[in-house]
Formats: sequence, C-alpha cells, structure tokens
Amino acid sequence: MSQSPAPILITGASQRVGLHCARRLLDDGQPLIVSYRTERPALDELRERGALTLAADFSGEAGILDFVGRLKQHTERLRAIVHNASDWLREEPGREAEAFTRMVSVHMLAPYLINLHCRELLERSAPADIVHITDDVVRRGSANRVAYCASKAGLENMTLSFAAQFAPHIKVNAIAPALVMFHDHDDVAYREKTLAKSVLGIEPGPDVVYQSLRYLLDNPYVTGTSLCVNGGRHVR
Ligand SMILES: NC(=O)C1=CN([C@@H]2O[C@H](COP(=O)(O)OP(=O)(O)OC[C@H]3O[C@@H](n4cnc5c(N)ncnc54)[C@H](OP(=O)(O)O)[C@@H]3O)[C@@H](O)[C@H]2O)C=CC1
Ligand SMILES: Nc1nc2c(c(=O)[nH]1)N=C([C@H](O)[C@@H](O)CO)CN2
Repeated sequence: MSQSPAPILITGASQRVGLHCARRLLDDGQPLIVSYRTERPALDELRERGALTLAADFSGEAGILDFVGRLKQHTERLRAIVHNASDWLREEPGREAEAFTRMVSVHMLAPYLINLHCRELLERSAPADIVHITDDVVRRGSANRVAYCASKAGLENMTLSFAAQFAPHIKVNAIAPALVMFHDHDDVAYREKTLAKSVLGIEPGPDVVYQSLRYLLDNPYVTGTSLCVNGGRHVR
C-alpha cells in the first residue's frame, strides 16, 4: 500500500518568504512542517490548513538539537528540508563577536546539524531534497554585513559538500536571491538605490523563491547547484 506523501520542513516560515513558500506548498497539497521563533498570526492560518508548526531557536547547538528531537517525535520521514531561517544582522560596535556567533549559528550550524541528524528521515522518502537559501551577496561580499555574508558563503559552500555526501538519494541545492521583498520601514531612497543595483530593477516578491524551490523539487537531475535569482545584478 502506498504511503501518504512525506512532509516538507521549512525553517523560519512565520513571515515573508518562508510564509509565502509555506502557503504555496500547502496550495500544492504538500504536507508541511514549519519552524518559527516568534508566534505570529499567520501561523494560525498555516495550522488551520494542516501544517505542523514547531518552535525553534537556532542561536546555539542546544536549541538546534532540541528542535531536531521534537521534529523526530512528529515524523519519521521528510520529502525535503528548506533552510530559510535567517537573521540579517549588521555589526554593532562592541557586539561584533555576538553578531558573528549568531550568524554562524543560524546560517551554518543549524543547517549543518539538521542535515546530518535528519539524513535518515530524508532517505526514507527518497528521492529527497535539501535547499539552502543563501544570498547573491556571497558573490561579492558586503561592507555593511561582514558576518552575515560570511555565514551565507559558508552555507553556499556546504551545498557542494552535502551534495557529494548525500547523493544519490538526496539532492542538495541552493537558491541565492538578491532583493526579493523590501521591509515596510525601507524608505524611498533605499528602495531606489537597491532597485538600481540590478538590470531588471524590480522588487519581484517572494514567489520567485517559491518558483525556484519548485524547480529544484521537481528536477531529478540537479544537485550541487546554486540558483542565482538576482535580477541580473551580476551583469551590471
Ligand atoms: N528578503 C530578501 O529580499 C532576501 C532574502 N534572502 C534570504 O531569503 C530567506 C528569506 O528571507 P526573509 O523572508 O526576508 O527572511 P526573514 O528576515 O523574514 O527571516 C526569516 C525567519 O527566520 C527566523 N529566524 C531568524 N533568526 C532565527 C534563529 N536564530 N532561530 C530560528 N529562527 C530564526 C525568523 O523567525 P521569527 O520571525 O519567527 O523570529 C524569521 O521569520 C532568508 O534566508 C534570507 O537571508 C536573501 C536575499 C534577499
Ligand atoms: N534574513 C534576511 N536576509 C536578508 C534580507 C531580509 O530581510 N532578511 N533582506 C535582504 C535585502 O533585501 C537585500 O537583498 C537588498 O537590500 C538580504 N538578506
């Protein structure tokens, strides 16, 4: 007898891109598990649509492993893991080491430990996928967010290592967006400056990340790849 589809895990899905991808996957009829750090009204919508929501704080090893333990109490299989959780921190004078530690933990230690500890769950529903959400800024560095950019570069590199280690039953890829969606507090000057960085010059919205995710989930012959979703910033 065929089993019901295994769930997809998206981390950091209480708002913005992660929430949009969660909604689209639920629209696709995909069983879903999401992690969140802050309780938000949108989580109730996901719960009402059948998603399992698990609290998670990826700021250190203990929180990451605690999340993995609770996840395994709810499922023995995973169709995919989407590492979306992220903090876009600037360095603050006197708190540089804290920022670096937080960036490495959420962008590198969490994906690393979750991938290793959940490999068996993915293998049980192979072919399976891991998708790292990185950032186009890895291509050129960031004067304003050194730790953020370095940790995303580490996540980008782990895509190659895990693709080699987890083949052939688990594909591992990255999606490297540039501007996807502004924050409400972004002023006109910032928006105009940011839009001018790409040749397409638009704020595309979160569906461009979902479309990239859908492609990776549906394509059986893509692994170790990073999809550049940046409006052509690199051709300027
Ligand atoms: N938005 C954009 O234009 C761009 C986004 N990206 C990348 O795309 C992804 C989605 O972007 P976006 O939706 O803006 O992301 P957000 O800034 O909204 O972050 C997503 C979620 O990550 C969670 N999170 C942050 N730190 C932790 C932590 N220590 N432990 C657990 N959860 C945590 C937050 O949870 P909570 O809110 O519940 O506290 C947040 O809702 C990110 O990886 C981002 O780096 C890359 C380039 C551009
Ligand atoms: N975790 C987050 N990472 C990033 C965000 C964000 O809001 N949260 N935003 C950006 C910017 O859009 C940038 O790409 C353009 O200013 C980058 N990463």
